[in-house]
Amino acid sequence: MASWTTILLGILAIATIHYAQGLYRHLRHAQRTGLPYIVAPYPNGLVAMLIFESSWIPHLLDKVLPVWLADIIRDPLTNYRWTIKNRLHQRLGGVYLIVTPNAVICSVADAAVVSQIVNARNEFPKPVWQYRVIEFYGPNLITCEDKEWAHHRRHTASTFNERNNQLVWAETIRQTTEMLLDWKETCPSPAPNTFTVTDLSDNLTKFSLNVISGAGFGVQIPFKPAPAAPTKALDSRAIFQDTPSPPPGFTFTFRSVVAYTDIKIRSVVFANLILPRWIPRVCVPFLRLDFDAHRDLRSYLQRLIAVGAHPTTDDNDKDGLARENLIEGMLASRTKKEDAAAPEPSGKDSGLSDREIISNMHAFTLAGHETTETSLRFAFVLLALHQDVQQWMYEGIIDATRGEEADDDPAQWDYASLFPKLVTPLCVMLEIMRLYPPVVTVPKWTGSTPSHIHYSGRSILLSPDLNINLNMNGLHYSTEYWGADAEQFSPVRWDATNHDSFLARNADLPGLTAPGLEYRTVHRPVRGAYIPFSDGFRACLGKKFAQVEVVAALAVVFRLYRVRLVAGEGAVEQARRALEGSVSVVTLGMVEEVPLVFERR
Ligand code: HEM
Repeated sequence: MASWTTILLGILAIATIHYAQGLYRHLRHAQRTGLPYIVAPYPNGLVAMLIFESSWIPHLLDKVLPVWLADIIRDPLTNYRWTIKNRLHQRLGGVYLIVTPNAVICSVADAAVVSQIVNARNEFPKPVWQYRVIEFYGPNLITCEDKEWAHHRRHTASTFNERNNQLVWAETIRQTTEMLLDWKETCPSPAPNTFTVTDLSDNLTKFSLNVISGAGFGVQIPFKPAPAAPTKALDSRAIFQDTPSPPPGFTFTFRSVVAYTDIKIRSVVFANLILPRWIPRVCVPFLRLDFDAHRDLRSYLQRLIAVGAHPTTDDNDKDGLARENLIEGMLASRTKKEDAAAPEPSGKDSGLSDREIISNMHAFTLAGHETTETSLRFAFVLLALHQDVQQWMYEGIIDATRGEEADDDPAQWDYASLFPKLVTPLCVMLEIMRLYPPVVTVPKWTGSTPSHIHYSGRSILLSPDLNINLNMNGLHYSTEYWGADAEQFSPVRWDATNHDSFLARNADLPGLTAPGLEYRTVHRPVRGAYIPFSDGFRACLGKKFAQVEVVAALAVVFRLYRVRLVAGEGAVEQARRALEGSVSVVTLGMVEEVPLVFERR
């Protein structure tokens, strides 16, 4: 009988032959395209993730291997791809292939090729299977393709409108003001009118979840938790309050369940979507919180739909406009029917079902809070490091708010007149998303048929099932699109009144307006060179939601406070290390916390 060693060696030999064959096949394809390529001779799946994405191996790679080799090892790993910046594209050009034993990946940092790909939805669809983990409650806009995607997009796109942005504005100003008050009380400092915040990440996560709850779901949560736990059954709205313990019948509060399902997404998915139903839940007590979280979140979201379907008279804003949060917008997709009770003529798309609304709400929460949280965190640290930029942004905020009625009371600030004037904080946000894009890669693939790209004067045929990575670090750090100072944090490059900006030379080029750049107050890069919100058919729906949130928060904080690093030796180096050590788990973020001092101006 064969020993275990022989069996294991046999399996290893079969796996090696399988991978060697795969590597050879993919290498042949790469050679046929005529594109430059690199070979990463390990599978870019789970094993590679376990080996190379543990936190100490990359540091080892940095110390032991030459940069070019460490870059090749990192490139197929999404967590660390951002750290390569555009070094590989500089060496290999705007489009190259990464050959691994189980896939060929096409890395694209050529603006024209990016534009071709994002505008050819059928030739280059989204690899939606990569997003299955966010199908907690069924398919949604982010996880679908083709007709199903069109159905979701039709009924969700119109909810992201100016009335919703107005809600984002008001809710952000309220949350930021409360957050500053909370910091003043809880983070005292020996110096007068000063406080030091050491856990910016937790605070900003709470802030961004509260904004999405208020502006997305119509549930206003105070930044400071309510002092007492609820003792009896609560009405439909009060159930969402941020109390120290959950309401009766729940294991989590609304905010804590959103945070839990976000942080523990993998175990929640495993417990509720992968673990077979026939396994009794009592046999897996360590997954109890994951079961409870899935149940509680669904229950909260169902109640939100009920609240949204029956708005109260308080839900009108001061101008008499119906308050339009995202749920109300989605519910409206159904009421647009002439006769809600009448059966749909065959083929007609009749709004979103409750299940689809719940799934989309969950998707908006995931897509919309960590991205803005991480952008704000980068903004605070970079502005603390670059006091000259902070002063420039501050002066822009003061100029913009000076004309406002009640300029010293942000609660009175008018969205329609003030937001367009807040150009300096907008430039800061655009620059942060260039250098530290929250979503570092936009994945596409060629689907089941071969697809062409036109690159460098040639038409290149890419094989079916080929992965494509629209490479933001390659694009956003390219001197070709941003000039010699591409690596510098320089928000003023965006300002349309800065005629010396490298971007000013694009002014006469047609078709430059891209997602996130719909403002005449900013310069625009070449189309396809800036894609923090992606571009084309599947561009981000929440781009203006995010911009209004980040710009309003920066204006409220920096108008009153000067933010700096904690004094002391090594503070600058620590901040730079934290920025450079950012990794992309779901979104790009700093692992290390950077304490910041807020000094009243
Ligand atoms: C700084 C903030 C944000 C960034 C950088 C960002 C970035 C992106 C990117 C790159 C995509 C394309 C992903 C892909 O195709 O693989 C995307 C899609 C999407 N984003 Fe955002 N996002 C942000 C904020 C938000 C917010 C606040 C919301 C909602 C409240 C949101 C909702 C969505 C949705 C629904 C999609 C899917 C659109 C579709 O496939 O049709 N995003 N976002």
